[in-house]
Amino acid sequence: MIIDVVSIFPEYLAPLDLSLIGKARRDGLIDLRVHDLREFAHDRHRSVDDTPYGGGAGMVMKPQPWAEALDHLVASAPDERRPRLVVPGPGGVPFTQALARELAQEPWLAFACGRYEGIDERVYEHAEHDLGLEVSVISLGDYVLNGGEVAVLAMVEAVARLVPGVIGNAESLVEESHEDGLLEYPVYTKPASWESAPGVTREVPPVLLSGDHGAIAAWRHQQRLERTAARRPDLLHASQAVRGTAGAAGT
Ligand SMILES: COc1cccc(COC(=O)c2cn[nH]c2)c1
Repeated sequence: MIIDVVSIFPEYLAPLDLSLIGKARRDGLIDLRVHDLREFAHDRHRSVDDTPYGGGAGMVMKPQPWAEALDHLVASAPDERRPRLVVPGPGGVPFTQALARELAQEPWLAFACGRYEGIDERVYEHAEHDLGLEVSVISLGDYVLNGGEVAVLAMVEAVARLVPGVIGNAESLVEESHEDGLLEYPVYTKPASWESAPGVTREVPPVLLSGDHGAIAAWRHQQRLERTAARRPDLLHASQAVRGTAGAAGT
C-alpha cells in the first residue's frame, strides 16, 4: 500500500516512523511519503491561504498549491493508477472500523491535511473531475481540530494495522471493538489476586481461571453486551433497527 500525506506541517506526521507503522514501512508493506504543501506555493511568501470570498472569519486554503500538489502525486504514478483522496474534516462522513477496512483495501491512499477554515471547494472539484480521483471527506468525530494532521495520524494507524503482515498476530484483529458491532470484553492478566491498596485485594473473575472455554466465551459475550448497552446503546439499537425493519418486512 502506498500512502501519501500532504500537509503544511509535515513534521506532524513524524510519529508514523515509530513502532508498528515504522516497521511496516521498513518491511516494505507500506510506502508512506509525506509532502510539504509549501513546496507547491511559489509566491515570495509561499502563501497557502487567503481571506474567504463572501466574508467571514479566518482564512481559506488557496486552490493552486493543492492542485499542484495533487497533480504532482498523480504524475508520479508509473501508470494510469490513481490514489483515493481522503480529506479529514469536521464535515465528513463518520470514520468507522468498517470504513477503515474499506480504505485498507485501497492500493493507494492520499491524505490532504486541511487547516484554517478549510480548502477552496474547487480543489475537490479539480481532484474529482480533472484528475478523476475518488474523494472522501471523512470525520473522526463531531469536534473541530486546527488541522487534519492529527486525524490523519489516527486514520493511517487504523488503516495500516489492517494491512496483512503489519500486525503479527492477525488473531488480535478479530476480537476487537466494533469488528462485529459490540464493544470489547474486560481483560485481565497476572496476578490472579492483586493487592491494589493496603488491605484491598482485587480478584480476576473465577470463570477466566476455570479452563471452561465455553463458559469463558459466554461470559465474555455477556460482558460485551452489557458494556455496549451501557456505553454505546446506539450500536445496539442500530443492530436492533436493522432486525426490526427486517422483522417488519417479514411480518
Ligand atoms: C478540510 O478542512 C479542514 C478545516 C479545519 C480542520 C480540519 C481538520 O479536520 C477536523 O477538524 C476534523 C476531522 N474529524 N473531525 C474533525 C480540516
